[in-house]
Amino acid sequence: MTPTPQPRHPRPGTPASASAGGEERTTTLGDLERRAAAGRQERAYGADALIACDRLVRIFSGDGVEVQALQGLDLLVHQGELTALVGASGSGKSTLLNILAGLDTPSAGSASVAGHDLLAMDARTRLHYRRKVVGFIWQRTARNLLPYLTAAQNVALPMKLSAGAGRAGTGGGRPGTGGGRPGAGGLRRGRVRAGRALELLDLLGMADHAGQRPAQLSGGQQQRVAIAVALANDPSVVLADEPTGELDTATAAEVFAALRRANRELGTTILVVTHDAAVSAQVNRTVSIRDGRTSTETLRTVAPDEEGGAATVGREYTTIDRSGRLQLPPEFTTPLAIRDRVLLELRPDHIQVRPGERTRPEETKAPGAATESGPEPGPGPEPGPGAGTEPGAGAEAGAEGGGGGGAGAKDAPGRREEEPG
Ligand SMILES: Nc1ncnc2c1ncn2[C@@H]1O[C@H](COP(=O)(O)OP(=O)(O)OP(=O)(O)O)[C@@H](O)[C@H]1O
Repeated sequence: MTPTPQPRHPRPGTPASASAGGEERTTTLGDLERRAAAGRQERAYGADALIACDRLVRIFSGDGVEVQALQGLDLLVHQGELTALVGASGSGKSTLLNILAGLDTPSAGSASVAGHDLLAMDARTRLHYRRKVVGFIWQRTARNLLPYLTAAQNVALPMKLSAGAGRAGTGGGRPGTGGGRPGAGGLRRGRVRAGRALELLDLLGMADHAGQRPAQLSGGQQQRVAIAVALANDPSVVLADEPTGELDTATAAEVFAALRRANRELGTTILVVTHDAAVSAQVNRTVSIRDGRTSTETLRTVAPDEEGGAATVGREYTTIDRSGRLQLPPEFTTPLAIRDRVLLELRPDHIQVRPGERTRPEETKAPGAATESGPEPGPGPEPGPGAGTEPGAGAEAGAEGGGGGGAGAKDAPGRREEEPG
């Protein structure tokens, strides 16, 4: 088919016309919008995400044993999100965080953070990445801070280290020491660093403790200083591995409130691993990992409640991976005795999942041989409206929007959580 000639430079918003075969053809604003939308869809997976993991694999091997900690994990996190990462022990959360922190490298797949390809970094780029692009908060408070420095000095240290690295080789002195005796420029830079350290401590409610050493601070206070340390170089992402794991409930809530403040006021993207349901309930997005893959996502929004107030409504979605696979949860498959196969039916706005017919080994031997019909219905005629919601009729996967990051809706009784806003 010969394409219709188009004007070379149609002005957006202005209908452009062309004559083809005597027929007047007009490029409307709608045409342009459709073309732009098609162009957007063609963009690479995760092109607009700050963190993009695509079929990420991490295999640990040793003593003849191989452990697949990540088994093709897909994850997109966008700029400014505060996301909780949950999952059973051993599901792969720390492995993922270590890769994103630049401390470990994946076995296969791809991962990028703020445009940095984590599989293609040399030692020098990796050091820059760990100093400037990501901030990290560990579970063990003692691991986050140097005991002989005050809170303010701990926060200023990453700034000093990256300034030292930036000047290395240009007579700036040994990284980490700030060089020899500071000149006027060095003193000014030192004052700027001290000023920023105080601002960050103030944001996290720790300004009054700026001159104290870690041993003089409680566990919660130390973690709030650790957040300031992680934020010191204005990173693109802060990664936190169980930052409240060693704290009591009330202190954990304070520390998490500080993390939320940093996310809200500085716009820093934060990914936090937690086992604490109270903590994960306070974020808009919780991603659950099962067996080295993302399995579900809970998205929370604030909506008006029946009394005219506001309530946080959480809805759990099942994640669909890049190949279109999704994991059906056992609490859906067990009551319907769904095991090895299902029947999928496409409806205008959803996909219906029905238990498949069970076959016996002898039935598969002779195609067309007489079969005893089992209790499960075959595809059969089109059921009436609502048939899919009857007990035993199968699960339904709706195509309703609202799920971020390629999640399919799994909206069912018991899957919604509502809390006071
Ligand atoms: N360095 C390693 N060598 C061998 N196996 C490892 C290594 N690190 C992790 N694993 C294994 O990989 C799997 C995932 O571990 P990972 O620490 O990522 O899980 P997790 O979800 O963070 O668990 P937890 O919540 O207990 O910290 C586990 O089976 C673990 O034993």
